[in-house]
Amino acid sequence: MYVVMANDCIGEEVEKLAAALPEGGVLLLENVRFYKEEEKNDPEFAKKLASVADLYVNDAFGTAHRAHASTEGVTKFLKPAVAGFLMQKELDYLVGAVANPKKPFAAIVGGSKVSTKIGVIESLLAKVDILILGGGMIYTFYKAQGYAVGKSLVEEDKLELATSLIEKAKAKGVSLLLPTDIVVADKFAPNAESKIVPATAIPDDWMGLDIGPDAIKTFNAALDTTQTIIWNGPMGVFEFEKFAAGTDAIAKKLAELTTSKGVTTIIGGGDSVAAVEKAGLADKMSHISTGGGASLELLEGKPLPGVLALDDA
Ligand SMILES: Nc1ncnc2c1ncn2[C@@H]1O[C@H](COP(=O)(O)OP(=O)(O)OP(=O)(O)O)[C@@H](O)[C@H]1O
Ligand SMILES: O=C(O)[C@H](O)COP(=O)(O)O
Repeated sequence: MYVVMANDCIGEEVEKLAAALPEGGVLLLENVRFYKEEEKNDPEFAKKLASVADLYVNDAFGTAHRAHASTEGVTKFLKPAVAGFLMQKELDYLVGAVANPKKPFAAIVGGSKVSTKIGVIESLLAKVDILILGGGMIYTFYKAQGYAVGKSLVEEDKLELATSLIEKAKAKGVSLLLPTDIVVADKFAPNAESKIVPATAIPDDWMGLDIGPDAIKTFNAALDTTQTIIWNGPMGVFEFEKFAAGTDAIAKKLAELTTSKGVTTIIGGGDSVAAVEKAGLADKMSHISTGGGASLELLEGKPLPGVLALDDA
């Protein structure tokens, strides 16, 4: 196959290479973000990008939450503007599974802070039967319930929100599961001292960096009852081997449920995907999203500008 790369994404050289392209050839353009006009969604820049093409296929799901010149602006100058195969698969899973999931439907939400996941938790609360929480955000939930959390990560301004999410789950009949035990560390370091403690007894001067073995057992039992699972955000500081057990256990469980019971498993978010890949289990899941911010925004029910700009198929 004839593939050629240009040193720019607009301009004379690009125009020449495009004009000389043989049937079936590929012209790869330089990164559009070298131009500030890209992120500004400058119409003149979008027009220049469009000038060498006859139609537009967007397969960059990971940037579909951005209204940039190459994702949104360019669609005003090229018709048809359509979704590529990857974009279609992402939308089928992330929109399809959430809108019409096989039940019971569980969501596992982790990651560092509750503040970055409020939208996704609220939106999923309206749809799931089971909501499992892990990662750094759980300490805000514990503190809101009056537990001592030592030096764990807490967002003091989100305590009321945590209480209201617990109440919302109750009102909607969603089974909200918080870890019952925690792996605590004496410092935030890969070689920190660690021990397992009940979630209600985190000692002063220690911080929670992973979920404990009882929590893993409870979460696994809950997941065994499901048909669809969405996972966003690691259960602990998985970058440190010592605190990766919770995240690895969830990855293994999802892989097992997909292969042996045909459960639909969808992993979204950069870090959870990285954890699944690190565990070598990526090909066992039903769908691994290539979008971090884009998958979160979709799960929150927000329209993505890069998708809205495309023509109906
Ligand atoms: N108990 C904890 N204390 C502090 N940090 C934690 C804890 N548990 C998890 N983390 C950190 O949370 C980070 C991931 O959170 P984030 O919300 O970014 O996840 P994500 O949604 O999968 O990723 P992305 O935002 O890249 O799409 C990891 O770097 C992890 O180390
Ligand atoms: O647009 C971007 O910068 C990348 O696609 C990543 O976006 P995200 O960090 O919001 O996933």
